Amino acid sequence: MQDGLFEVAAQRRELKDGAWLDVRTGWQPEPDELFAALARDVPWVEERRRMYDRTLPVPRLLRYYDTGAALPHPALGAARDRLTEMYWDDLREPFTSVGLCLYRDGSDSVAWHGDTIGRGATHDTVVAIVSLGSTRPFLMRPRGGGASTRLTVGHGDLLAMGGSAQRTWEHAVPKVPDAGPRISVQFRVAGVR
Ligand SMILES: O=C(O)CCC(=O)C(=O)O
Ligand SMILES: [Fe+2]
Repeated sequence: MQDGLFEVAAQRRELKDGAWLDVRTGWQPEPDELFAALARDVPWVEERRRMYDRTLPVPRLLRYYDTGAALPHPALGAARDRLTEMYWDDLREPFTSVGLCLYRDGSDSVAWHGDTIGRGATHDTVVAIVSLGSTRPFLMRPRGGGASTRLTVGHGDLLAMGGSAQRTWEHAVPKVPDAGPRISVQFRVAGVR
């Protein structure tokens, strides 16, 4: 597989307001083994979030590996380093943290949001996501209004959101009537979450 600069530029899709999107199907080597190992070995956490006067479970399981943390599978370190090389001209800094989400079935989801904790709120960045397991829709919409973009992310696919995407656009993984488990692996630079 080739991650040359020309290829990186050729695949990129410009979105409005300085955001871009880069999708590569089948990017992750040996996704079956990685999915099975992460599903089995990661100490998944069900977080709760306060909503008005109640606390409700967040509808997906999570685990976050901040900069410097030991990762649960060697393929994650390899993917992180490969992504750092691919997006070096955009970032000029390495991907450091790894966020994991497990969507147990179609009723797990994430609502519209941008990754705006930290520098993503004010600076261009790249958030690169490797999708494993069941295929799910991945939606993006401009914060200022306008047409949304519907993508489908499947087993082993890479989806990178770059430029201003975290502050000028939002993304979501909606509920679907029927889906098997999906794991999302998000790579971010230090200070972005
Ligand atoms: O499931 C995904 O790939 C998206 C996850 C996401 O947007 C997040 O955790 O910030
Ligand atoms: Fe996100």
